[in-house]
Amino acid sequence: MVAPVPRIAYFGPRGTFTEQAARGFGSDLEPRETIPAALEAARTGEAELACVPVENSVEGAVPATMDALAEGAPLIAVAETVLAVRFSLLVRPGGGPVRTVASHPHALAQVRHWLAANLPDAVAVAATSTAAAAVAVQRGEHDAAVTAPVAAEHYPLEVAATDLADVRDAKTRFLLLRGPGALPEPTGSDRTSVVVTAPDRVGVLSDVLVEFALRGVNLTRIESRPTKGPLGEYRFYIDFDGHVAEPRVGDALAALRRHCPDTRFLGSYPKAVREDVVAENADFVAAAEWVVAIREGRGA
Ligand SMILES: O=C(O)C(=O)C[C@]1(C(=O)O)C=C[C@@H](O)C=C1
Repeated sequence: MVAPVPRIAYFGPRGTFTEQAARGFGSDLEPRETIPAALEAARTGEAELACVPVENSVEGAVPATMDALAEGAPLIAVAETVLAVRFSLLVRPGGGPVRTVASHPHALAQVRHWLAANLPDAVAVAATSTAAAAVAVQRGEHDAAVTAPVAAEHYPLEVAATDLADVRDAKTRFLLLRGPGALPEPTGSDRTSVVVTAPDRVGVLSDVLVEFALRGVNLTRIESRPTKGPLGEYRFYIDFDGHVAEPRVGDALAALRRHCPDTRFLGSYPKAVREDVVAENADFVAAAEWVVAIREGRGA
């Protein structure tokens, strides 16, 4: 019997970079207007999975994703993918002068120099996504949209310029998430993500970092965002090499939880680009077995 294709809610509308990313994970795709709405679809079961952007090599973290993953019912990442991002400029056919250019704030930030050099008088306007900007141009609300190249296939707009990118080789990382359940199997090249609210005491962050360092766990990202509560209260988003099934990673995670009881696990999943983690788990396994033996009266 053929397994049913899982439905993926993605940050849309049609023609976003996120749709392109989601296509790499499946074919039954449903757009949602915002990142929280895509994630909510996976929480309510309207979709099995959600695909959202998480970070860009030029503009950094995507705040809407970070906030939505820290709040509400938990979701865990089961896969990631990385796309090279270059933009196209779409206009209405025969549309006249470009006075306003709309796009997602992350996209505008990645073509700031191009716009200053090529459309110095145009006003940049934030849209909910690059494809939402294309829709706005189609409706006559704005004159041009900075979009993913695929948007040109979805909307009756003209491609006025291609390959826009102030920084060559810019990349965006996307996550595929679902409600908590069985984790993906370890592959030897995995990433684990958590979000932590650190208690307000001297040295807590240093204590946390030491726990990773002591176990030889390499951090790949650490970001902070305000909790939206008292001024000065922050959450830390920490990504690190390895899978929670590995003893040293599980051990680091347990230590993290002891320092910061408000720790949310956001998944252990294969890295988009395989990087074998040369990690010594053998000594952790041997030491744990030694303790078990002592407890059972078989060793000393
Ligand atoms: O608007 C889109 O096309 C998106 O998928 C969002 C997004 C982002 O959030 O960074 C994705 C990739 C680009 O960096 C610009 C915008």
